[in-house]
Amino acid sequence: MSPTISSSLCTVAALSGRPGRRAGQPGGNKRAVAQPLAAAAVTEAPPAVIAPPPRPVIGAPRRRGGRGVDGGPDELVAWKSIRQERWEGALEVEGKLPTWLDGTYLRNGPGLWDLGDYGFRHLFDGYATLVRVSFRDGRAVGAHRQIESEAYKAARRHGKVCYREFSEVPKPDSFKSFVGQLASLFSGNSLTDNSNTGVVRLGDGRVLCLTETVKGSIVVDPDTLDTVSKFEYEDKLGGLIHSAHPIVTDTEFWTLIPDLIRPGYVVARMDAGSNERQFVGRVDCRGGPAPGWVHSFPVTENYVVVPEMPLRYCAANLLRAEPTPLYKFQWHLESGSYMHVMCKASGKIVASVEVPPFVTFHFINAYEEKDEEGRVTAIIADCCEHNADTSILDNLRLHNLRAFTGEDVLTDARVGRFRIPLDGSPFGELEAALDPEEHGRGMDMCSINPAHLGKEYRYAYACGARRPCNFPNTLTKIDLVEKTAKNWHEEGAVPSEPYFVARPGAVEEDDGVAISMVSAKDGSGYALVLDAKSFKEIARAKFPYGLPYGLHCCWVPRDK
Ligand SMILES: CC(=O)/C=C/C=C(C)/C=C/C1=C(C)CCCC1(C)C
Ligand SMILES: CC(/C=C/C=O)=C\C=C\C=O
Ligand SMILES: [Fe+2]
Repeated sequence: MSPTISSSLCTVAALSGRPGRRAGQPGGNKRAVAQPLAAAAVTEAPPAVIAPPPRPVIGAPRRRGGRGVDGGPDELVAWKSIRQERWEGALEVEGKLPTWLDGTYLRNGPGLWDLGDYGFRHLFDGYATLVRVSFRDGRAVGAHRQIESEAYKAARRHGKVCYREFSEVPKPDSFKSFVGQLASLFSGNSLTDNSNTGVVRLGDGRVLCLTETVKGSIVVDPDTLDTVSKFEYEDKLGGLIHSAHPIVTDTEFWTLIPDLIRPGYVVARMDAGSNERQFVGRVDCRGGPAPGWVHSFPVTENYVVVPEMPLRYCAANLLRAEPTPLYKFQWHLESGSYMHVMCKASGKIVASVEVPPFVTFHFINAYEEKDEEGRVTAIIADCCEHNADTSILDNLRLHNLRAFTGEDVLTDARVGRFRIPLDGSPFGELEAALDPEEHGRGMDMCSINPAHLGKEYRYAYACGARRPCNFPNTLTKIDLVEKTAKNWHEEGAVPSEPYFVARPGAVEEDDGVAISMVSAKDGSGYALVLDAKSFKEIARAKFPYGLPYGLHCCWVPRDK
């Protein structure tokens, strides 16, 4: 049985992010009771291995994601499931860690892609995996744990996918259960809470893991990596999906909630220490039939930038059991691409311009361009832009990632720089901010010095490419003024997002380190610390086993 159009309509009702209204169906958007999801605690110092290094969950035949039994000896550890319910241990340090580096680097990502003999097919489906490295006095302690989401616990209990993941849908055992599934989709109950995408430290010190579903917001303890509780949004804004990358500062949290019924986006903010999002304003889409995917968005000091990509959510694809080439999305070139600018203080739209088509997961930063009198004339917004080519989504299927043959199959990407004029002009510009050859035409997973968030900035850190490759395989430091890049590369290694940590007392924008986690070719894993100025290696802290690839990270300073 295939889903009907009328059921799609019910779904979009449930997916509405309209302020002041609850999701459409009975029980929709009902708040779950806050409860600790895991009680186990990891012992504190002295650092010691409290569980043996894991046996990766890779021996089973894969029905979906892999190339068959075992995946072969040449399969990179980056794409292997490494189940670690609870591990902590001192790491061997090669080189010299700066003694000022005092705090915890915490990375989240979908590091577990196998359930018994069933292999997930897409990178984004994997169950959330936290890896941390705590630095102190030139030493490093690592830890690794799965997030105890309802989706993960149910999958472990039943040995199968029980919630709707990025590309996976639970298999109905019978017609009755299929009907039940549709009903729970309308209410949002069947959507995953597998918070495998981002991790942020809120202004009040809580550490929050996120994905694209609102219910997938989970508070974790950055020391023990315990799953502490669901993060309950105590407001009436509703919405079942949101941007996976809120903008977080010491005082606030900005988020975007797409509205799939009346295509548009709700912009909301939350004070540090609060769980209540407040409605700031609404942007109506200029193209249709649904809002563009908003994995992330940028802000400036005074404005929120709302991107409207032609890669749009698609209710019908949401209902399909088998993934389409664009998963839950559809490409609507004819709908146009737009950038909207909302005033943070008033919620009013101050610009809405048409721009060339684009595809991006990640905005890097944005700032206000001013004239000699200090008047804001335009907004500059930078992103990792995939040359308006959606095939990057399919490249990230595990089968493709595991099947590198030496052929150069990574599609090109660039630092896409938007210029959004504030003088009422109908069009904005989009151009490469530097020659993409500088970073091997690979570009994603970016960070900046957080002190420059929303302000003029010069440096971005990201993953780039050394070709041939099938996935970004370098770390790159982009100089947006000189329009050059410095690149770090190790043969066969898969590094994750380089995260900038400033040296205490630093004045210069790049005075600090960039930290990344590397899944090495020989099956090992280590945290890599680069001097952010020279982009040269200072030290590496080695795990006693290999690490799966991971996505985003944050920094938790000690005693803050
Ligand atoms: C890991 C990453 O970058 C993205 C993950 C995206 C997810 C889990 C998206 C999930 C979704 C659903 C489960 C249903 C609604 C649509 C959508 C937000 C794509
Ligand atoms: C890992 C990735 C893209 C790599 C291609 O260049 C995108 C991840 C998106 C989610 O956070
Ligand atoms: Fe992301």
